[in-house]
Amino acid sequence: MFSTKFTTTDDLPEPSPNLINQVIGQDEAVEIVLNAVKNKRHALLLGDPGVGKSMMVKAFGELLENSGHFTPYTIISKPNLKNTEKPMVELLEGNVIERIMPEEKPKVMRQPPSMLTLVLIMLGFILVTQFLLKGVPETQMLGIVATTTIVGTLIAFIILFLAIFGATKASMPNSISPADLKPMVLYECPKRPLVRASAYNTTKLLGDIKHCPLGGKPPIGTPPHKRVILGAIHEAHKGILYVDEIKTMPLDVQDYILTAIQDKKLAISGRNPNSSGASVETNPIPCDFTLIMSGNMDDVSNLRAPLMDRIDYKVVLKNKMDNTTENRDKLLQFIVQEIKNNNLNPMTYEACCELVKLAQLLSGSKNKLTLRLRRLSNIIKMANDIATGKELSESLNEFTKNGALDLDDNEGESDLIIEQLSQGDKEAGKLKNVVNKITGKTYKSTKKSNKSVDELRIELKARISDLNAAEGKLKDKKPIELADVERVLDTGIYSMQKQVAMDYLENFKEYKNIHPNGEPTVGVIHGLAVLGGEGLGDVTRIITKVLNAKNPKTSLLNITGDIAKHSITLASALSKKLVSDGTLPLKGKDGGTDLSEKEIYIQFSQSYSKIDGDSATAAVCLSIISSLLNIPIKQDFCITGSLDLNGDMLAIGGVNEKINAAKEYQFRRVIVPYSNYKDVINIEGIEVIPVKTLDELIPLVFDIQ
Ligand SMILES: Nc1ncnc2c1ncn2[C@@H]1O[C@H](COP(=O)(O)OP(=O)(O)OP(=O)(O)O)[C@@H](O)[C@H]1O
Repeated sequence: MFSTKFTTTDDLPEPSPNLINQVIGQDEAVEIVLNAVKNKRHALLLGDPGVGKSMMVKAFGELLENSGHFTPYTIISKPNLKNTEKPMVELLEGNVIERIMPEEKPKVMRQPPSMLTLVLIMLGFILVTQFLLKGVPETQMLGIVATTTIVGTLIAFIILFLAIFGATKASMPNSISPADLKPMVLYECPKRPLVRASAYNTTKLLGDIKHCPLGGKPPIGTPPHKRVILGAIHEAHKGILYVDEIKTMPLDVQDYILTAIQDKKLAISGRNPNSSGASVETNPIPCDFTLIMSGNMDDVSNLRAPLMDRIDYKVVLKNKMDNTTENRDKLLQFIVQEIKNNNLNPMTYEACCELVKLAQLLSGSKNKLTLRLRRLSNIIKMANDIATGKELSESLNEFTKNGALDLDDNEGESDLIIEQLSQGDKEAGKLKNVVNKITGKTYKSTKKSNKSVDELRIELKARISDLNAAEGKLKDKKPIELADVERVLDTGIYSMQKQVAMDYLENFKEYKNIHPNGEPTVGVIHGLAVLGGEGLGDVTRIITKVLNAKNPKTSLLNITGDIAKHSITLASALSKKLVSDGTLPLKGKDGGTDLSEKEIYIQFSQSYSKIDGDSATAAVCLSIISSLLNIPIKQDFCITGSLDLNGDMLAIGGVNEKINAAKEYQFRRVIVPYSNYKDVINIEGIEVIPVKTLDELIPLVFDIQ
């Protein structure tokens, strides 16, 4: 199975610490996208759920973080004193916080002095001058007094003018606290960023302006520059912006992203029109990021063409890989990673092999392995949970067996020891915890012991050491075994559809009118379907009746139009061919290949949801031919496959699930298209017959005497 032999995964090498080396099966995509990111190209990753899109981007983030020179930056917002509703957001490089904060403190002018203050200043000035001028001759006095009064008045008016002019310029009343005018740090980016955002979260993606908490404009409430919320597009400046779930991206958001990609900057304004934030808008803020988007294959239909055009790389991730030894080793590497990354118990060789088989089954082919690894990861975790649960109960049995602690016996001495010492004894408390943990019960006892406390203490210590050893053993991690993995698979707890299908089969199978040992019957054949899109197959009894009638028509029961029309046309053409080349005889007076006077009824018996799909065309077609030509069909087989006009059997999906269903209903044979035979995983217990053409089908299907 694998290139190395091992007992448990503990024998295998540790996984690489670098996330990029942990991505398996997507080598080509990793190389392309890594190259794109290094060159700052935008990329779109498409693929099935759980194939590793997010994991890859996270790994790129890790790589880029340590690559090349990066100058840390800080984004701050400052009040705009000219227009408070337009705060200024700036990106400053380097470690700027201490540098900018004191410097940027805006200066607020004081209130202009009042008239009274000015008159008092003038009077004071005159008095001081007169005091200094004592002794000056009277002739000069008048001139000096006049001059000083004029000078004083002039000075007072200059002060008044400057004060009024300055205060108007500031235009901020002195009731604003200086703290409100300080710049605010919005975001510090110490290393190259990888920012993840969901496509539907507009605020997270593009930023917003908070509603003013006090409902009014500044200065009553919080000033606008303190209400700015940066978007992921701004926080991803100089790094990667990873947007997943692209299906949910609103069209207007796509336009904003497009502008951001183009201009490498985007302003933030309030997104809620009913909020006071709506009147606020910042200047355009730098956002030079590399965009990586991801989604499932059909999600692209939601993306607008102009945005799609700006995405340079569009990469589709694989959902399966070839089933080679090299790739099975990769799957093993994945199992080891999951165990290590999630701190799980090791896994045995047999359990790992079972996971490989499951990977085959989920891929739909023996020659492939699924790369929808999230599903496998979930199964590993669930098997671990089962294994861990089992460990506890096994440990419990071990203790009981060794007599280390008689947990089932409420009269047992161990109960007494615990009971007596648990009062104020830490170790007894610990013992109680361990016991409770192992039994899953809450310990309780009312008995007393006649031993001395010291004796009990010694005994207790011995038992505690036993229990500690057991606890240690729990930590030694008993491996996840084959049975644990099988249990997860049998219960189907990893898939909702599988459980619904299992439930359906369990409750319905016994009522189904299916007889694998029945006599050959005209117009009755057993087809195969996959229930709920995955996981389980089911057998469907298809019945057709062709009657002579003056007004030809077709009635379809539990079958949708296209498949039936297709099959009727095919059956008509192929039956003519089979009769004309002598492969099939025309039997009885009702037989005939001319449909122009026939009434045709086709039923998918006991199928209560509409069935459609190409894989039933061979069955329906053979059933119609049987009815048209009145030739019985053998009942010991099921068939799946699609027929074309040349009579070639074409490939279908879910071949393994269908074969299992035929086995389940105890059919002896199952007919499958030849091209699907290579996908068949398990042929035990049933004869799987690969068929290439209609001619090969005839002797297998019809009971021709
Ligand atoms: N190629 C892979 N190599 C290794 N582990 C993988 C790979 N793909 C998936 N996994 C495992 O599955 C988990 C989920 O994968 P991830 O979230 O990357 O899938 P996704 O493609 O982004 O899925 P979705 O489309 O649902 O978001 C990963 O954390 C990892 O444990």
